[in-house]
Amino acid sequence: MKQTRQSGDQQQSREQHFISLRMMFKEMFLHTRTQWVLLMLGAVTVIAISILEFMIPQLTKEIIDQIIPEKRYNALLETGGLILLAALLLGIFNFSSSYVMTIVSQKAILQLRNKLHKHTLSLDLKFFDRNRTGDLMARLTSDVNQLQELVSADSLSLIADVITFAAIVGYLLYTDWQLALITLITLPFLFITSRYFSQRIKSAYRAVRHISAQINNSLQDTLSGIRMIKSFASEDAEAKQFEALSEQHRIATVSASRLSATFSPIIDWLNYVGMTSVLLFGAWEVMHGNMSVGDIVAYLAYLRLLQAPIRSFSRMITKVQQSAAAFERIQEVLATVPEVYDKEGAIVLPPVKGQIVFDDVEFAYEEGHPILQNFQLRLPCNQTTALVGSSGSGKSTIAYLIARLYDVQRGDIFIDSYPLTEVTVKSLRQQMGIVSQDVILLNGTIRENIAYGRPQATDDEIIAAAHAANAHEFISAFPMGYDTPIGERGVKLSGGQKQRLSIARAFLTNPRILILDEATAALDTESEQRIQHALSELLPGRTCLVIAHRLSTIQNADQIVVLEHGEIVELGNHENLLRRNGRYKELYEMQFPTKSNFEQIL
Ligand SMILES: Nc1ncnc2c1ncn2[C@@H]1O[C@H](COP(=O)(O)OP(=O)(O)OP(=O)(O)O)[C@@H](O)[C@H]1O
Repeated sequence: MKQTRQSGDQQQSREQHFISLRMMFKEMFLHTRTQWVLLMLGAVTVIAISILEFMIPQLTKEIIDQIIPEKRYNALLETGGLILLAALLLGIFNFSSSYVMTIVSQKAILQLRNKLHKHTLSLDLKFFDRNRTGDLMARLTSDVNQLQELVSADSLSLIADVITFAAIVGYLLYTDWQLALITLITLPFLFITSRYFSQRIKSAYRAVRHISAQINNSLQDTLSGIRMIKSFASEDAEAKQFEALSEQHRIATVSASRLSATFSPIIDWLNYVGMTSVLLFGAWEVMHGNMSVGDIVAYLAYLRLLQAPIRSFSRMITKVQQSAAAFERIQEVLATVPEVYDKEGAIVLPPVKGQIVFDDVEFAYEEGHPILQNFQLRLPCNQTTALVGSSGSGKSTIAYLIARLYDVQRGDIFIDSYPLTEVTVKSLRQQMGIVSQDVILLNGTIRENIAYGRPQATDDEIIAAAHAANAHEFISAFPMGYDTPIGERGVKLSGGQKQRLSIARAFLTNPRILILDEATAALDTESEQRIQHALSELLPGRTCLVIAHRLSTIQNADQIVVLEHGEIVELGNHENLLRRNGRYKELYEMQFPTKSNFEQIL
């Protein structure tokens, strides 16, 4: 019973394997078919190579069997010249086929990498929650490069090798069928050996790729978290973890290479078996006067040529297996359908007034663990709504849902009268600005960073935005002003300065809806005041959602929503809520203890 299930599983995995191989070739064909002229040119050159390779032993045979015994000096020079010419042409055609195939493969790889990159960007945050950055980077770089090997001069020369192989086998069968059969006797063994090794080589290389991706992840974590690592003095622990991964990588690579390395010598040995058999049989025939010495020289040359297709075939199997492992990882990303996407018939959101309504919304990051249920909330247009509540109560989730970084599972969110899911994601986000505490600055100048959301903005507009965000002063103090380059993640700027740049970004895009997520957390009082001032300029005339831990920053909000476990427990303005003596007051008193409750806390 167990055995039946196992063989059923094997059958299924074999079928899966063939499906993925078919898909891989189809995908590569898709990316190369537009270059059919070049492909044809490549094919013609490899056929020419086959013909030349077949001709050279024939010319050699002619010299030995005819020209030498008949002492035809002129013919000797002519035939020698022909061999040289054939060898020269061989070189030229080899160069052309490899150059042409590089052009074809590079174009195909470029298309595939761009397609994968574009698709990855189109995926929603749920996908990025599940997949690690380093792993995705490996798929976009080394996995794609691996596929390039498939469309190479080597692969095309496989066609030439097959043609040469067929021509030689035909010739051998024609001239001496017994000798031909002796040569071919090794082929079934070759086939069985290839089948045995191919699956094993593939899974060994899949393991290598998996560990490479883990190494990438680990590097990504360590390098981006270098400050934390240093502040906890955990360099040694990190190094140990990395060493363990490197060791796993070494073991996996050695075991994969051992398989490939065993495969080639077995093939070689089978070739030698074939060669010795042919040599012995040929010698016997020469001794009995049934064959000439020229024949045997030509046969030996052909035998060497017969090894080439077999060798290429074995190399190609390894290559195809490695590429199939890489393609499966690429395909996993390509086959992922984003959960947040533009529905068929989705409209471009016209300029909105900006009222947002959550109507009976249900949302879960993971099935069975709802964060919001039957959730109702209205964010009136041109007003500021603040969200407060304990950590994990769902504040950021609400902001993400408004920006459609995730889609709700039930109910609707409306912007004016438009359900968010009925409008295009791009047009929705174009009317939205997000300023969060985790400011992401890109490598580039200050100017480029401010203009990120509107690259076509003029210098005057950029400077005006920086003025409004209280950032112009510190930017002008840099010797290069707005052209000052910012290092990776803006390391040369303070937290407050980065924050003001992100506010300037928001000013420049002039969004109808503004989301501030903990925008002033973790700043000193002076920076906070500057930012508060900048925000007081930015907020009016827009629908704003402010997520704040510091209640001092939201006392002027039009409405304050107190959340606990994804439910609204209180709603009102600062004064109303304080009077209510409920959760808001509790939170408020924790942050601004009065004399009596300060004593209680103590
Ligand atoms: N990407 C995610 N995948 C799974 N669960 C998540 C994800 N993001 C948040 N959660 C969970 O959803 C709940 C609400 O999180 P959310 O970040 O919205 O809370 P919050 O009120 O903004 O918290 P904080 O004030 O600490 O930022 C938490 O229980 C959190 O663990």
